[in-house]
Amino acid sequence: MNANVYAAADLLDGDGIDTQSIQESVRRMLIAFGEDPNRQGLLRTPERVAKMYEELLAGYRIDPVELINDAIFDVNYDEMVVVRDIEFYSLCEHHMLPFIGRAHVAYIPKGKVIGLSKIPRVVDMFARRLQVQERMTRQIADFLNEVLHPMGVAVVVEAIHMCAMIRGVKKHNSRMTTSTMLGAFRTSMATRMEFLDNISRSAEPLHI
Ligand SMILES: Nc1nc2c(ncn2[C@@H]2O[C@H](COP(=O)(O)OP(=O)(O)OP(=O)(O)O)[C@@H](O)[C@H]2O)c(=O)[nH]1
Ligand SMILES: [Zn+2]
Repeated sequence: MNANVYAAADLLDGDGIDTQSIQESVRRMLIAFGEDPNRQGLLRTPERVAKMYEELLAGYRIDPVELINDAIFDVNYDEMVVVRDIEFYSLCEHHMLPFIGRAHVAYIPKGKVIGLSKIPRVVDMFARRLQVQERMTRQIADFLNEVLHPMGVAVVVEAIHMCAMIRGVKKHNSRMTTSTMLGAFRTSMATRMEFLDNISRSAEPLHI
């Protein structure tokens, strides 16, 4: 793993999550719920949950060099590139419940562009961790900034949080929007407005 090549990838050490400990913990949780962990439907639940977290938290240990796979091209293009409506699924670090939504990403190249499919892959790398939406937004922007050294990067994330929908305040329609603006998107109001105008024409309202 080239963990240190891109500091903004903020990877965790080690080969992966400890699935054995997760299985033991889930079994203990089932007992704590008052359930019988040996009944048929629950027998393999600890194993399923451990596998699920392995998938949902895979973003901590993705090799960013492999992710980009050399798909950075020297291109003489200095207008805004916008990739919008990138769906993502993450877990809030406070409750470990999903927050889901979409990210809109833009950058203005300075001699280098990145393969289109790599931007959703970068979003997934940061979504598949225990997160807060603000940090995830910032990490996507910082990472692209570090990889591309562009004129600017902008990221807007809109999401609905299960922890605010199915428990606690139980607000089903409220959604959260976060943004990070770097370089030209921060310094130039016109650039920022061009991006915000572009994403305001997004296809569908966010819903489940
Ligand atoms: N800023 C931010 N807050 C989040 C995010 N995900 C969850 N939260 C909030 O984290 C907070 C944790 O607050 P606590 O009071 O410690 O936890 P709680 O008792 O479960 O809070 P309630 O949800 O209000 O019942 C809650 O207000 C959540 O809505 C996120 O991505 N960003
Ligand atoms: Zn939460």
